[in-house]
Amino acid sequence: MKEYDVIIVGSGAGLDILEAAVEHGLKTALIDDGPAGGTCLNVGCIPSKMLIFPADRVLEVREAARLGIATEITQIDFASIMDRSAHLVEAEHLNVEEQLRKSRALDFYQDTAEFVDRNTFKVGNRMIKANLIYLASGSRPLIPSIPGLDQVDYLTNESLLQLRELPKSLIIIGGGYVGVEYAHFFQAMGSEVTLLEMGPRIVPSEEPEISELLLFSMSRRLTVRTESVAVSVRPAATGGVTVEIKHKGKNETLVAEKLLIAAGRRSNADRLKVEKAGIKTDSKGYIKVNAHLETNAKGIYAIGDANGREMFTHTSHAEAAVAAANGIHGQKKTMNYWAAPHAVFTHPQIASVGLTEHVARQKYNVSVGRTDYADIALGGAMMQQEGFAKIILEQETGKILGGHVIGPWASVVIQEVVNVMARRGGVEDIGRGIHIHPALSELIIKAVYNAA
Ligand SMILES: Cc1cc2nc3c(=O)[nH]c(=O)nc-3n(C[C@H](O)[C@H](O)[C@H](O)COP(=O)(O)OP(=O)(O)OC[C@H]3O[C@@H](n4cnc5c(N)ncnc54)[C@H](O)[C@@H]3O)c2cc1C
Ligand SMILES: NC(=O)c1ccc[n+]([C@@H]2O[C@H](COP(=O)([O-])OP(=O)(O)OC[C@H]3O[C@@H](n4cnc5c(N)ncnc54)[C@H](O)[C@@H]3O)[C@@H](O)[C@H]2O)c1
Repeated sequence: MKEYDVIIVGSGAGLDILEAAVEHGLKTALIDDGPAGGTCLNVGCIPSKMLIFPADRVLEVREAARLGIATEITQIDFASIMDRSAHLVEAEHLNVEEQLRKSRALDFYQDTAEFVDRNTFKVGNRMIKANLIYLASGSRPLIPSIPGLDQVDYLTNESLLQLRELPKSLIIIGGGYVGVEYAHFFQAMGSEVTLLEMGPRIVPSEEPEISELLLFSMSRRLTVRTESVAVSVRPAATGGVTVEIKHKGKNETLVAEKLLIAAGRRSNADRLKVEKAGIKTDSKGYIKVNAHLETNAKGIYAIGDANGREMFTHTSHAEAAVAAANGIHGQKKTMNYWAAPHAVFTHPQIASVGLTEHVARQKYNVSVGRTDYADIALGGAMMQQEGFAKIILEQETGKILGGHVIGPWASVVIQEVVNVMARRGGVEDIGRGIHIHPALSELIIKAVYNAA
C-alpha cells in the first residue's frame, strides 16, 4: 500500500489538478489507462477540429462562386487530412506522456483504477490510498441498444480517426454535436451522408431557430432525418450496413458503406466502481457533486465530464480551478456556470452562452434582439444571406441573460457576450467599447441595441 496526499484519476482536466497539487508540494499520484491527455486531445476536440478546418476550406471554395470567383476542387487527399490530425495528436500525447513519466514530482500509473474503499484504489495489482481524491474520469461513447448493432462494424468518434479511405456513404445515428460536426466533415470530404436524429430537431439544446437554420443549411448538402429512430441494423448484402428506421411512424430501409454512432456519452464512473467509496451517481451514472464540486464523500471531488454537468473542455478546466482551490488550497469556491459558453464547429458554426429564450422567459421579463449577418456591413460584403446573432436581456436592468449566434466565426463573435456576462454586465458594458466597422463584432452591438 502506497500512501499519497492526492490521487487524481484522468489526465484530461485532471492535469490542471496535478499542476496545482505538485506546485503545492503534495505527494501526488495520477492514474490514466488511456492515452495521456484524455478525450479532448486524443479523440475529441483536437482531432475533430483538425479535420473540420479543411472541411471549412472546402465549403469556402464551393461558396466562392457567389462572390464571382469560379473555382473547382480537383482533389481532396482524405488520407493525408486524417494523417495530419493523427500525427499532431500523437506528438502531443507522447509529449504529455513523457513529461508525466519523467517527472519526479509525481507517480504516473498507466493502469485502470477502481475503488476498494473510501480512500483506496486498486490500480492494476497495486493498492494506493489518499484522503484527497479527484475524479476526472470523463465519459465514453454511449452505444444504444439497437438490435443487430453488435453484428456490424460501426464507427464511433474514436474509431473513425483510423479511417484512411473515405467512405462513399455514411449513416450517422445522432444529431447532437458529434453527429452534426462529423456530418459536415464527411460531406465536405465527398461522402454521401445521412444524419438520423430521433428527436424533432438536430442540436436540440440550441435555440429552436438555430436548429432550424442548421437543418435548412445542412439539408442542401446531405440528408437529415429528424424523428427517425434506428430500429435495427444488419450487414448489407452488398457490403456495408443496412439500417432499418422508423421515420415519423413509417418503416424505411437505408444502406451505406459505414455507420457512425454519435448517440451521446456515458459516464466512466462504472469503471471506477464509485459505489465502493459510497459515492452517489445520478440516474445517468454521472457523479453527483455539490456547488463546490465535492461528492457526497468528503474530500473526493469530481470534475469535467465525470460530473456530467457542462461537458466541454473549457468548462472542465474552469471546474478544475474551482476544485483545486477547494481541495488543495482549503478554499470554499463555488462553480458558476452562468457564463459558460460552447461552440459547435459545423457549417454554419454555432455558439451560445447563457439562457435560451424559453428558459429565460420562465424567470425574467425579457426583451430579445436579433441581427442578421446580412444586416451588417461585413455580412453584406460576405454575401451572407443566412445566420444571425440573438441577444436576450432582462428588461428592467438591461443585463444580458443569453447570447446565441449561428454563422461564420460564431465561436469568436460570442466571446464579447461571454466576457460581459461573466461580469454580470449588460447593454452599457457592450456599448462602452467602440466596435470596429465593418467587422463581425457589429452583430453583437446591433443585436444588443435591438433588444434594448
Ligand atoms: C468528438 C468530440 C468532439 C468534441 N469537441 C469539443 C470541442 O470542440 N470543444 C469542447 O469544449 N469540448 C469538446 N468535446 C468534449 C470534450 O472532449 C470533453 O468535455 C472533455 O474532453 C472532458 O474532459 P475530462 O478531463 O473531463 O475527461 P477526459 O478527457 O475524458 O479524461 C478522462 C480520462 O480518464 C481516464 N479514465 C477513466 N476511467 C478510468 C479508470 N477507471 N482508470 C484509469 N483511467 C481512467 C480515461 O482514459 C481518460 O483519459 C468533444 C467531445 C467529443 C467526443
Ligand atoms: N463542439 C463541441 O464543443 C463538442 C463537439 C462534440 C461533442 N461535444 C460534447 O460531447 C457531448 C456528446 O456529443 P454527442 O453528439 O455524442 O451527444 P449529444 O447528447 O449531444 O447528442 C446525441 C443525439 O443523439 C440522439 N440519439 C440518441 N440515440 C439515438 C438513436 N437511437 N437514434 C437517433 N438519434 C439518437 C439524441 O436525441 C441526441 O440529439 C456533447 O453534449 C458535448 O458536451 C462537444
